Amino acid sequence: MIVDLHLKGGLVIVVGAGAEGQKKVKSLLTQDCKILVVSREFGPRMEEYALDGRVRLQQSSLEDAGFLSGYAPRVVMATTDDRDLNREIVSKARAAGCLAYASDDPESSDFAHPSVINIEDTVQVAVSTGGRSPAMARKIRQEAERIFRSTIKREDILQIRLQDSMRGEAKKRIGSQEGRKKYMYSIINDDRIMQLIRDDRLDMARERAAVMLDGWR
Ligand SMILES: C[C@@]1(CC(=O)O)C2=NC(=C\c3[nH]c(c(CCC(=O)O)c3CC(=O)O)Cc3[nH]c(c(CC(=O)O)c3CCC(=O)O)/C=C3\N/C(=C\2)[C@@H](CCC(=O)O)[C@]3(C)CC(=O)O)/[C@H]1CCC(=O)O
Ligand SMILES: NC(=O)c1ccc[n+]([C@@H]2O[C@H](COP(=O)([O-])OP(=O)(O)OC[C@H]3O[C@@H](n4cnc5c(N)ncnc54)[C@H](O)[C@@H]3O)[C@@H](O)[C@H]2O)c1
Repeated sequence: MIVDLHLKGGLVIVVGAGAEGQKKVKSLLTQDCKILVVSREFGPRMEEYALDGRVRLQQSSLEDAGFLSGYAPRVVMATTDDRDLNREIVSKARAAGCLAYASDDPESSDFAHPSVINIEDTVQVAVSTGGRSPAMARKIRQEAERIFRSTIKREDILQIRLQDSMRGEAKKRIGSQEGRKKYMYSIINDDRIMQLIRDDRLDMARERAAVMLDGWR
């Protein structure tokens, strides 16, 4: 089952900073979380992320998973090339009540990573083969990427932002779910709003949506 994790500013620990660790950190950078990377060595990309304040690095050569006791993470990802160490990290993390993952062990992991198409950090499309063939997930993602990037237009991204900014207010002011649904679709189907979005006038589109909400009955 593919779900979208809400990390809510929580801590994610990535152990190992090789090719796999870097891949995991790169996808975490788009998420709302703090990132700590623990590893024997770090490459220049990771040092750069740390200089930018986007991740925290802890350099250590681990003997076991004991270091986890000092933290309260939501998610732990073990990406070292030491299978036993990865397993130990997974079992300790799980015993502490967080989600655990090992790059080399789908069986013992609580989740896997689908291949993701990310459009402006606003729409994400995931392709998963459930561990049957990561290489085919990548190939299908690359083929689908061309199609999705031409189907999902800039107007769609702006409409999503507009919907996002009006939903909270609509929830407060329109009593029924059916009414809120009608209102959200009326914004999508409004010709004037559509034109304002095409003209890149999101501010004016928002104003019109607010007027529509004021007069909603
Ligand atoms: C989609 C993607 C996302 C990402 O990594 O973020 C991803 N693997 C990708 C690429 C890739 N990975 C591997 C190859 C070489 C070909 C091959 O081995 O078949 C290639 C292809 C390449 O690199 O070109 C090797 C590999 N993969 C896993 C193991 C461990 C094992 O199977 O035991 C081994 C070592 C096996 C060994 O030791 O030989 C396991 C997993 N990899 C997954 C995801 C999860 C299942 C996803 C699914 O099936 O849909 C799962 C279960 C868990 C996880 O890691 O999340 C990313 C493409 C991103 C993109 O570009 O779009
Ligand atoms: N899930 C996937 O898609 C996928 C793809 C390729 C490989 N893998 C598996 O993931 C694992 C990692 O692969 P990689 O290419 O990133 O390896 P790598 O050798 O590039 O990186 C390993 C990292 O772990 C660190 N490390 C190792 N032992 C340590 C210890 N005791 N304490 C602290 N840090 C330690 C190293 O410093 C290095 O940064 C391998 O087991 C590989 O089989 C998974």
